[in-house]
Amino acid sequence: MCKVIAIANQKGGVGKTTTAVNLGIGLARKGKKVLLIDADPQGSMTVSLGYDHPDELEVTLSTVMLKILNDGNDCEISVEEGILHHAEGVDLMPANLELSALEVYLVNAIARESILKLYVNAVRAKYDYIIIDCMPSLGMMTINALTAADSVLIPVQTAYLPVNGLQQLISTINKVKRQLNRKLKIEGIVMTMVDFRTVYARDIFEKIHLTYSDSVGTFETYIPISVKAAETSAEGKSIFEHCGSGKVAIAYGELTKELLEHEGE
Ligand SMILES: Nc1ncnc2c1ncn2[C@@H]1O[C@H](COP(=O)(O)OP(=O)(O)OP(=O)(O)O)[C@@H](O)[C@H]1O
Repeated sequence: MCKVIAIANQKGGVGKTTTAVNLGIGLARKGKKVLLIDADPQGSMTVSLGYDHPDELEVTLSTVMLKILNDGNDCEISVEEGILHHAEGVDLMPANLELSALEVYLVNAIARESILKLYVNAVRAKYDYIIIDCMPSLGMMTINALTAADSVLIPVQTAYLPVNGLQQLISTINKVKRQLNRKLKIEGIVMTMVDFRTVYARDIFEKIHLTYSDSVGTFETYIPISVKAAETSAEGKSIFEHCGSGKVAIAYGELTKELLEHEGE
């Protein structure tokens, strides 16, 4: 059975794309069939998988979502439509700037929160995992991702205390759960770009564990800060290919295992 995971945090630059890509490829390396969906008009996931000019792609997420918007339940989506196949064994539904226009268009649409879900439902039989990289906002695209997902994984950067932002995100998730997607769960918080050399980061790390490990859930695995990880986004490949023996590759390998343990694997 396919599991759909949204990687969400309305704060920008906290490691959503890096986590989505490396968790997705981590799962593919464990033999899982994985689809990555870029739900961010910046197209960061598309670029970080080596598609350097997302604006030149003919079919992207906005194309298929627009088709669904126009044709409703009668819409026939081919499972292969717009899908790119990455050398490291994952599929990608890319995104580009057109997704911004689509988000504006969504605001007045019927069943506007469920358009991405209709797409996900059309393709999910083919995959074990679908991972959605959300944009840094709590707007209509993120609500669509939360409505389509089975769970949300929340990357949090330990460089500042994110209490207000996290509370807002958790309350949005709870609202979606009550009104649009009763089965939605929080997979857990993953701390990213952790730099234990600073007292500040150690302090935030402990506070997040204390505040959220019982209520929301925190992953035991954390992702350390590393120049190698920062370099990977320009390489078009995963951290496993770029620096397989490094601490960030090891951490994403552990995160993948921890996620699989959530499924009892
Ligand atoms: N473990 C890490 N160590 C060092 N740099 C990292 C690490 N993880 C991610 N980065 C870098 O931090 C920046 C932000 O990461 P990323 O793009 O994954 O965040 P994001 O939350 O998806 O951003 P946005 O909100 O803009 O979509 C990128 O330049 C990325 O290469």
